Amino acid sequence: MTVLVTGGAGYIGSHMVWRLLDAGEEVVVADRLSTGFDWAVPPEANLNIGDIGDPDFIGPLLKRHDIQSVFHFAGSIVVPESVTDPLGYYLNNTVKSRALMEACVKAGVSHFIFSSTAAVYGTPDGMAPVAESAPASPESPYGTSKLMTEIMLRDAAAAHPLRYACLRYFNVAGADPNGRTGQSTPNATHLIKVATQAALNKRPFMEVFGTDYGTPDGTCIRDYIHVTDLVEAHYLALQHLRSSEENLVANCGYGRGRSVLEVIDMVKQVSGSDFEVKLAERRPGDAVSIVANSDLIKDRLGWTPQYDDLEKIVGNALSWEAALERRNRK
Ligand SMILES: NC(=O)c1ccc[n+]([C@@H]2O[C@H](COP(=O)([O-])OP(=O)(O)OC[C@H]3O[C@@H](n4cnc5c(N)ncnc54)[C@H](O)[C@@H]3O)[C@@H](O)[C@H]2O)c1
Ligand SMILES: O=c1ccn([C@@H]2O[C@H](COP(=O)(O)OP(=O)(O)O[C@H]3O[C@H](CO)[C@H](O)[C@H](O)[C@H]3O)[C@@H](O)[C@H]2O)c(=O)[nH]1
Repeated sequence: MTVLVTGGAGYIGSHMVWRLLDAGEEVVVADRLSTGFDWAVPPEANLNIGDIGDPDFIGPLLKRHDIQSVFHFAGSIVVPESVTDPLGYYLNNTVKSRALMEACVKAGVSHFIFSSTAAVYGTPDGMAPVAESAPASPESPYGTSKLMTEIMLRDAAAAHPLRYACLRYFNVAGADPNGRTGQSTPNATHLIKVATQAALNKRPFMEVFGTDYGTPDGTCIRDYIHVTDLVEAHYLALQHLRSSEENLVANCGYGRGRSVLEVIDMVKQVSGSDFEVKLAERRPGDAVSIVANSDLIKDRLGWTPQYDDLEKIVGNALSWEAALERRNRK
């Protein structure tokens, strides 16, 4: 049974492709290479370059490979960019996901696993870990674009023979511990990526966006999850959908909050580099603090994280950033 990975040339999608190949699955990738790279897709996977919103591209692809299961990672991912370009985010994340779903329904796809986000919650009340039952209240068009896709998926699955999982990722970081792939976008905006670039002198300094939040050190708090644990959760979700009738909406995080300054300190400690850090204004669209309650995914899928350790996450991210540097010098 062949599996389609949309966005499989991107950061998380490429880790998923490796995980599926390691398990002996047949893998097809659909990606338009807007932020992904063809070299990130291993040759054992079948890479098809095109847009997930184009039914003339996706429809025949689903049929040609008799796809039963789809992992949908393709999308636009930068929270502040979604504030300045909301319609672009609703197009790429919502409208095109709808087109992909329609193609899947027409082709008789059985399982759909969607990359959702903690951004659907906005800032939950208080600092307690947030469970799936908490009200969805996104603070950015990015979060709203993903929430709308979750709702479409729920309704499509009620009307058609399609089972689904929406996995709400908290902050994904780190890289494949075997060094096969990692976060490769040069102008990526994620905290750990930016800090590792500063540590390796790829940028002269980095900024902390907001130091006056109501948190212990004044900076935002996030729950950083290692990308390898995240893709394992996806593989378990696929097995769950293959063997049961139950759909799933589940958080993917460790339940541990780290402030921006704590993360930067860890990158300095692991890299041994005392790079310059400037204190800057708040960034639009940022939630103050968001940490996962991950009881549901542990209970339903038996998910047991293996990399719940910020030092390991940062160490793997640094190793990948150094490998990218060597690759770009060639
Ligand atoms: N990185 C995180 O912390 C995080 C957190 C929560 C959710 N997510 C979600 O996970 C998914 C993957 O994120 P990532 O960090 O790997 O991002 P990424 O930018 O590295 O990967 C996205 C991939 O999708 C492709 N793509 C984008 N739009 C496309 C389209 N219309 N048609 C075909 N291909 C398209 C890009 O070329 C890229 O390869 C996204 O849906 C994102 O919203 C990421
Ligand atoms: O150079 C930087 C980069 C980030 N930050 C801060 O670090 C925190 C984390 O920011 P990221 O950009 O790393 O991640 P976000 O929390 O904004 O968003 C990420 O996690 C979300 C879920 O929580 C979404 O799903 C989204 O796709 C993904 O980009 C924020 O407070 C941000 O302001 C800085 O201070 N300096």
